[in-house]
Amino acid sequence: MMGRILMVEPDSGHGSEVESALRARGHAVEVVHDADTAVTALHAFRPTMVVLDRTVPGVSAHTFLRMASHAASPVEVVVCSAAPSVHDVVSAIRNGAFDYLERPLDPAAVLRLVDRCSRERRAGGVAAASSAEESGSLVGSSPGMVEVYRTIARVAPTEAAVLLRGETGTGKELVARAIHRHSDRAEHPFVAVNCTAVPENLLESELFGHVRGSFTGATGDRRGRFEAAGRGTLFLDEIGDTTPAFQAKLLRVLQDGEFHPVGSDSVRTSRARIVAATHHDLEARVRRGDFRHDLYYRLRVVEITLPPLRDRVEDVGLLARHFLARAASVTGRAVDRLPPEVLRRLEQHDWPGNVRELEHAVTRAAVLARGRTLHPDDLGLRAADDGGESPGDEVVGPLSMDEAERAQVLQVLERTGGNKRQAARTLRISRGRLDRLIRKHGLDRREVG
Ligand SMILES: Nc1ncnc2c1ncn2[C@@H]1O[C@H](COP(=O)(O)OP(=O)(O)OP(=O)(O)O)[C@@H](O)[C@H]1O
Repeated sequence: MMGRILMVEPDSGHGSEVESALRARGHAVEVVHDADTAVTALHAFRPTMVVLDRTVPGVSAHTFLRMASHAASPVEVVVCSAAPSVHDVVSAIRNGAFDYLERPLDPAAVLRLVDRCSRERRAGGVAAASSAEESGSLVGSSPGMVEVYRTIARVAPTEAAVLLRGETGTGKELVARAIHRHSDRAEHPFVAVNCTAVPENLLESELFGHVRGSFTGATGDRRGRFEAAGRGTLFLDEIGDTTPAFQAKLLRVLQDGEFHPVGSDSVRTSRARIVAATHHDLEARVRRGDFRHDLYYRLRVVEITLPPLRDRVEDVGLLARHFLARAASVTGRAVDRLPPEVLRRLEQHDWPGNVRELEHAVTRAAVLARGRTLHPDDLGLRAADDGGESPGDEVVGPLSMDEAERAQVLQVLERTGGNKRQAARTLRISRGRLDRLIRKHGLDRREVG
């Protein structure tokens, strides 16, 4: 697919070699020398890719990236400079850059990026514009998140296994995708498996595949996810919930790159990179003997801990606006006013379900909103969170103490997706007391989450 490439170069001499390489491949190229003209060209030339030198005069790379993300036609921006610092790279990528190149530009590297960009576009199909948001961009500029971006930038190009930790809804899967996107494996598949979503006895077959007749129902050979990932990235979510037998097999892949399909003796090799995630206290599981310590050490070569949302209040406004913009692009109706009292209420909320919960609350409110302004009542947050009254709360007759207790426990469990440690903390009671309350109210017989 031919691209339309906008080069934003500091002076006329620099880009010529890259420019002629691009033209030789049949791409349309336009060269400008400052970022302000480049902004105009976003609309006039409608590039598919921009190669932006961040030292050119005019608006900052950051601002340019923001404008590009709102351009009428989807465009990827590659930022470049001589001797970039980790900060340059990370901040460009965090702000939505497709990649970062070092000067002097290698024409072959630019061509590879153009190819990758058009391949990803094709793969994304119609969803191309929104997929960049969904799969790539992490929103947040709190110190905790910047530290996360920094680690992503350092670890992405390596082969190391990565263990992602953090409460439910903190963005572990997004980070796994970002690691993949910024690695040399980006052209290969990213395959995500939620280890708790697959029945325990089928997890092995799901990952390693099986041969015909290896168990009831195995009517043909089946490729597992390891093979599907090829040389890409395999993201294993909820790794803390797997059985020791499964962990032993996983350990072998991590150590020797070897596995065999269920029911087969033939050894297969995997070159996929493993990124695993858990919201559990893995150390406690290791101590109890529920999680193999050798696998634990293998996985945590590099560990990234996602901070809970309540510890990065400064990100709440950014995230809320991000989700509002996304809701608007889906509903086609802009709800883009976030009054200070609504922002305050969002910032004061505890967010036991973290970013996912905020995402749901804001999206729901955007759908319910009648005008362009987000209304506090549409957020569905409990009034107790800010001490105010919320007519949006359910109006029910007085509850007995018992009913209130049950409702409270249930609500918190649902909001934490059944994460008891987190629920106990939100309720400010011990884990043991929570367990007793769960039994008392028969909540253990109920599916939460
Ligand atoms: N920093 C962020 N910027 C933008 N969106 C985010 C961010 N963090 C999380 N999200 C969004 O919140 C939702 C939950 O994120 P994600 O699935 O990555 O969390 P998780 O930690 O893997 O959750 P779980 O442990 O429950 O699987 C997703 O829709 C994701 O897009």
